[in-house]
Amino acid sequence: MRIIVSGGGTGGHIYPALATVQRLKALEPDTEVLYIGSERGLEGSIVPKAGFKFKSLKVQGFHRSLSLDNFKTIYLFLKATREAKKYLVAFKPDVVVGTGGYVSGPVLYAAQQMGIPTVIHEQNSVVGVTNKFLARKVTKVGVAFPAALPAFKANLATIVGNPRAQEVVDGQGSFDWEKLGLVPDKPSVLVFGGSQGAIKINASMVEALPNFADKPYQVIFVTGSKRFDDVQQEMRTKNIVPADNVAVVPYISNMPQLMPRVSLVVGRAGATSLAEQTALGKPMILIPSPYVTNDHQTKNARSLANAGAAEMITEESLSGTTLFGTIDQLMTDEKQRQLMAEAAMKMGVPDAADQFIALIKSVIK
Ligand SMILES: CC(=O)N[C@H]1[C@@H](OP(=O)(O)OP(=O)(O)OC[C@H]2O[C@@H](n3ccc(=O)[nH]c3=O)[C@H](O)[C@@H]2O)O[C@H](CO)[C@@H](O)[C@@H]1O
Repeated sequence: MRIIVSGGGTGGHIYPALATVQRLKALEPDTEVLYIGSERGLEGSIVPKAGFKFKSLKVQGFHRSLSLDNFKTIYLFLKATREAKKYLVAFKPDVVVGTGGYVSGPVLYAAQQMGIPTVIHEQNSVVGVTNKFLARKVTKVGVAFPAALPAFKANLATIVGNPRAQEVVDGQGSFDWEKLGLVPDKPSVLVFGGSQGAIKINASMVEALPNFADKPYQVIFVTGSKRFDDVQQEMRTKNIVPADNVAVVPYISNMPQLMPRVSLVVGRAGATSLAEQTALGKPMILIPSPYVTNDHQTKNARSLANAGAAEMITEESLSGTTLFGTIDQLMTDEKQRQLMAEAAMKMGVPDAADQFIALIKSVIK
């Protein structure tokens, strides 16, 4: 099969695309893959490292209010569509797959104009702007949540879960704890604020850090690459030196190897992270980002909290004290964690990549 995938901006859109082509390659090693991403998104560094051919386009999003910048958005969209057509002519894909983010707009739009089958994946229960636009001419849609189905024409969309969930469940390979200065056989808490880190979570963690010394568990605190220096600076200012059982790192590039091995996950409530955490059956503390469209992370977090899989802390009530208190309470209550893990697992889709691949194959002429 020859497949072009496109999706980007943040990890939540990139990893489902990567998980799909990685699984395809494992099943059918002669699969040819081209990834088209945006110039400025995280995909520029993540995709080539994963070993896939990568081309980039310059795109930007629409402003919600009337703005002259929207003319530039349209200009860039049309220019990117022309460039995408050149890549499509040269690569001759059997199918073009989009996983959301502005960049998938021109790539799939170009494919649709050229009569090439297209498939989109929607990770959220609230459908993104680009996917809404592409839905008019798309061949098939895979969604992670039933709540997204009514946004598409009848029989167009199918529930497949989120392909990245399968990647973390398959989670092959070992994890190098020593590289983080930690040990392999201790209960561990993973704290991260989505693919980019979160300012308030970072600040609260810095405040909480001294409390973790001498605890019978260890902590991996992921700040987000672009926020790492600020966190280091804040720790120096406050004279905080993390104890031996705490690792402070900018980013985890091998999450499918780490996440299966932790006892508790603390983070935002982005769709892709939640797909991973439910498929693995991880107890979670969720601090939804209030800065996203339609406050969709709060809805995500609330549904998990209602099912008993997560404790939710609002950004407003988050502090070093609430964060440490909730983490410590759960890390010292194995029975409670077990109940949460069981509730989480019931909501997971561990074979999502296979389901999405079956959908992709069904559209190839
Ligand atoms: C602020 C924002 O707009 N967030 C959106 C963005 O989330 P964003 O991309 O931040 O977050 P998600 O939680 O959906 O996905 C993060 C992904 O990055 C990975 N990861 C994270 C940190 C790290 O160090 N290493 C690593 O590999 C996670 O394992 C996961 O696969 O897209 C999601 C999917 O459309 C939306 O639901 C989110 O609301």
